Amino acid sequence: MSDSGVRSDLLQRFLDAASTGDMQTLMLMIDQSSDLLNQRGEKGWSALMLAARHGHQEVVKALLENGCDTSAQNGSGQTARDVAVFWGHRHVASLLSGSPDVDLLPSGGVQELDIYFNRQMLDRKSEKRTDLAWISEKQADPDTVFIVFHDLCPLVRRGAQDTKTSVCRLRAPALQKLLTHTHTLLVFLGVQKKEVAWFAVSTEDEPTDLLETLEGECFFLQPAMPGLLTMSDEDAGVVAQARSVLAWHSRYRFCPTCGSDTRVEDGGYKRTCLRAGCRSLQGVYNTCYPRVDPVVIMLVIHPDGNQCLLGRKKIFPPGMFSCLAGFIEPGECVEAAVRREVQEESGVQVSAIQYVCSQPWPMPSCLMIGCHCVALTTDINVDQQELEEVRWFTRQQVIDALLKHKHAAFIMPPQQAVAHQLIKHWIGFNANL
Ligand SMILES: NC(=O)C1=CN([C@@H]2O[C@H](COP(=O)(O)OP(=O)(O)OC[C@H]3O[C@@H](n4cnc5c(N)ncnc54)[C@H](O)[C@@H]3O)[C@@H](O)[C@H]2O)C=CC1
Ligand SMILES: [Mg+2]
Ligand SMILES: [Mg+2]
Ligand SMILES: [Mg+2]
Ligand SMILES: [Zn+2]
Repeated sequence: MSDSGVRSDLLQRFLDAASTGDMQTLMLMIDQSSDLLNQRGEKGWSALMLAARHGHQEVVKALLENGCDTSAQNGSGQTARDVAVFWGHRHVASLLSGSPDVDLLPSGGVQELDIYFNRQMLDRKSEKRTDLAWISEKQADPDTVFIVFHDLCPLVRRGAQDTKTSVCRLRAPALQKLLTHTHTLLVFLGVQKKEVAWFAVSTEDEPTDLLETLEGECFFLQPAMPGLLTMSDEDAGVVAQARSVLAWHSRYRFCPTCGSDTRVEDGGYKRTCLRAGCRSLQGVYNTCYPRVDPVVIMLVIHPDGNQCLLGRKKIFPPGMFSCLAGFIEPGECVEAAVRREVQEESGVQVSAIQYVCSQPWPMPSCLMIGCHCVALTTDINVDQQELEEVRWFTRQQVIDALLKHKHAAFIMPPQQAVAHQLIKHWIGFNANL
C-alpha cells in the first residue's frame, strides 16, 4: 500500500473509532499520531463532529482535552456543536459550547418563514377603499384584474405541466354580464406593480356563459380542502385574502346587532346597517368589518428536548399527525390559550412558550399563531371528543416522517400548513443531515 493509502486508512480507522465511541482505539491513535485530531473525512466531517453526531460524550471530552478544533465546519457548514444540537445530544452540545445550559427552543431569533398563504402580492391601498370615484374608474380600466369566486371557490386553470393551479386573471370585457348583475359582490383587493388594480368578484349563480367563453380548462376549485392547497405560492396569498372577506360577506348579510339589511361599503371591506338609529352606526363597531378568528397552534417539546407531541383528528388522512391547535377565547392572551388548549387536548402542562410564525388560514378566516413550547409534564390524557390519538414522537421518527420514509411512524401534515413548518423548524431541517 502506498504512503497516502496507509494514511487514509489510518484516518478512516480514527474516524470510525470516534463514530462508534471506541475510546481505547481512539486514545491509542492520538498517542501515536496526534496530527489525526483535526483531519477530515468524507464531506468534511472531523472526529469531533462524528462523536457529536452519535452523542459520545467521553470521546468528545477526550478530543477537546487533546486540543481538537471546535470551530471547524463540515461540508454543510455545521460545527460539531450544530451537529450535537440537531441530533438532540444536549450534554455533548453543552460540552462544545462551554455553557451548561443549551436551550430546548431553537434559538438564534426567528426569521420570517416563507409560508403558503402568507405572500402579499398586492399593496392593499386601504386608503383608496372610500374613494368611490377612484374605485369605479379602476373597475372600468381595461388593465384591471378580476378574480372570480363561486361558493367561495376561486376560478382557476391548471398549469401546463405541473399539478399546481393558477387563479384566472380576467379583464372587464369578459365579465360584462357578471359585473352588471345586481347580486354580484365586488371586493377591492389592492394594486399590483404599475398600479394595476385587483378585485374579487363573487357570483351566487354558476356563471356558465362565462365559463364557455374562457380558453383552456377553467374550473372552480372545489372542494375547498384540499383544493386551496394546490395553488401556486403567489396566488395562495391573494386567494386567502379574497376568500376570507367573501366568506365574511356570506355569513354576515344582515346587521349582527339589529338584524336589518346592510349596505356594502369601503370597496367591500365594510357593511353598514340600513336602519337609522342602530347602535352599530355609532363609533367604531367591529361587526361592520371583516372578522378574523385567532387560533393558537403549537409544537410541544418534551422536557428531554428530543420528542414532540402530535395529535390526530378523526378526519385526518390515515397516519397523519399534526400540531395541537385551538381557538383563542375572549379575554385570553396567546400564552394562556396555548397552555389551556394543550392541557385540554392532551393533559400535558406547558411552561416556556416561544412565538415562531403566523399564517392566515382562509377556512374561512383564521389567523394561525404558531408557537413552540416546552412541556412540564409528560403523561397524556387525550380529549376523546376532539382527538383520536395524541403521542410523543422522537426526533428520529420526525426526521423519518419529514424524509417520507416508507416505514415512518407517522405522516407529516402538508407542507402548506403552518404545522408542517413548526415541526420542520424545530428539527432545524437541513437536507444534508
Ligand atoms: N394551518 C394549520 O396547520 C392548521 C389549521 N387549523 C385550523 O385551526 C382551527 C382551530 O383548531 P381546532 O383544533 O378546531 O380548535 P379547538 O381546539 O378550539 O376546537 C374546535 C371547537 O371549538 C369551538 N370553537 C370555539 N371558538 C370557535 C370559533 N371562533 N369558530 C369555530 N369554532 C369555535 C367549536 O366547538 C369547535 O368545534 C381549525 O378549525 C382549522 O381550520 C388546525 C390545525 C392545523
Ligand atoms: Mg384543537
Ligand atoms: Mg381544543
Ligand atoms: Mg378550543
Ligand atoms: Zn343594525
